[in-house]
This record gives sequence, structure tokens and C-alpha cells, in this order.
Amino acid sequence: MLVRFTKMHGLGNDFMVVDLVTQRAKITPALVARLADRHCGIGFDQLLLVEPPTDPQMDFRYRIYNADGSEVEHCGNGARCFAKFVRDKRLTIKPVINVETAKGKAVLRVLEDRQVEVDMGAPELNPAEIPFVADEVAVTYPIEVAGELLEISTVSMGNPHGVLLVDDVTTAAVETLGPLLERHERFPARANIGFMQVLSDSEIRLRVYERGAGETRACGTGACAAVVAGRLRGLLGDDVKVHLPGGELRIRWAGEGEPVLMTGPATTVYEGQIFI
Ligand SMILES: N[C@H](CCC[C@H](N)C(=O)O)C(=O)O
Repeated sequence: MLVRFTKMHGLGNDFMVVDLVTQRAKITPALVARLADRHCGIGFDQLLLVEPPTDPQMDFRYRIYNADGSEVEHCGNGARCFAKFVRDKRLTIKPVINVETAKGKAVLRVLEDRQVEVDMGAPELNPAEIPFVADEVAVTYPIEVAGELLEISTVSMGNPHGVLLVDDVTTAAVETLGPLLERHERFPARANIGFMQVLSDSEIRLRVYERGAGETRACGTGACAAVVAGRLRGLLGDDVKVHLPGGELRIRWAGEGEPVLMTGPATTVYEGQIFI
């Protein structure tokens, strides 16, 4: 079967985007992992599927698969690309697009300057919902990894995140602590692990070792989780510039119970077709 796709990225976090509104394809984890291969496939961090909604109140269903084939609950950089894709493909002309995700919904706004603002919903802090093994909710949790005792924050943006505070992201032990914490037994569904350096109350640097993809050039849900964790630690205000290896995101969060707003670019690289 020949399937049309579009290669896109959000600050270098790259995606294969497939319209399953006007075409059909049977997607399996094994197929995703094969297509994600950067030598024998297309190569991407995540596959994004654009589908008709199951909820009539929504405009689309938004499904996400990591490069390892695992289907996940959310992808922030992907949500911005999703908005650009459905508008460019004339699947909608709405400037505000409501999409359903595996664990909720997101509201996508295409702005005048072609940036995309995403209402990512309110963060989840209850350990049981993240999920993270802990007796009660806290701002940080002691966690033992590789013989070290670290302090980690945990946040769900639909998907699970752990956030560590570091002095300098360039020397942070992302390659060693990232995979160990991604698969730590206290994260039963695995987790995305952020390494955050606070520059001021309105600016941070961040690297993210992503669940199912490894370190990426940017992570939208990771940027949201880091700002939430930093604000809860009393280190950040409500409007933060996040510097990621692939570029900058603006993250706003007015506090507990409020939605996190993410604003940033979305880029189309090429169109393609592939036999699957
Ligand atoms: N690796 C993530 C999904 C992609 C998130 C990231 N690419 C973003 O922009 O939020 C997870 O397993 O939850």
C-alpha cells in the first residue's frame, strides 16, 4: 500500500505526519519502528496520525507513536506541527482547532506570525496519575539511581515526566542518567527525563531524554513539565522562555489547576510517499 506522508519538525524534534482522514493505513508498533529507522526507513522521533474524531465536539483525533513503536498520550512539538498540517492540507480552515488525545484534549491556535499556541491542559501532579511510585504528592522526591541520591520533580502533561535541576545543561549526565531514569522502577510506564538549568525566573535551558526516542533536539511536553516543576519549586514565574538545543519555546503557566500554554514554530520539510 502506498501512503502519503509529510516530514515535519518542531525545533528539530522531527515527525512523520500521516493523514488518515483521506487515506487508510494499518499502523502497528513494528511498522512504526521500521519507518523510524534513520537508515532503512524515513527516520523520525515520533509518528503523528491525523484521524477523524471519536468525540463529535472535537475536530480531529491526534495519535502519537514514539520511534520505538510505543503509542503515547501527548507530544507538544507534534501538536504545533499537527495544526500547521491540517490547515496546509485544507482538512480545516478553523484558526482554533480542538484535538482529542489519548488522555484528554488540546486546543491549537495558529497565530498571525505563523507560530502555534497550544493549550496543553492542566498538569497532573498526583503520583498515581503520572504514574510515579510515591506515598504522597510532593514538589520533589528523593530517588536513587546509579548509586546517587537525586531530587526529582514529576509532572504529567498527559505523558510522564521527571525533571532534574542541573547547574549546566551542557555538562549534565543526560546520556547516563537519562536512560536509567527513563526506565526506573518508580516510573512504571517509563518517563521522559528533563535536565533543567535555571537562568532567571523567566528563562531556563533544558535538555530532554525522551521515553521511546532518546535525547531529542526539543520536547514540548518536557518544556511544559520543566516550567511547572520550576514554578512549584519557587524558581520560576508564570511566563518562561525555554532554550532547548533546537530552539526556543514560550511556556506560560498561571499556577495549579490552570492550563499550560506553549507557543512555538512548526516546520514542513518535505512531502513523500512510501509503500508500507
Ligand atoms: N517521548 C514522549 C512523546 C513525545 C513528546 C515530545 N516529542 C514533545 O514534543 O512533547 C513520550 O513518550 O511521552
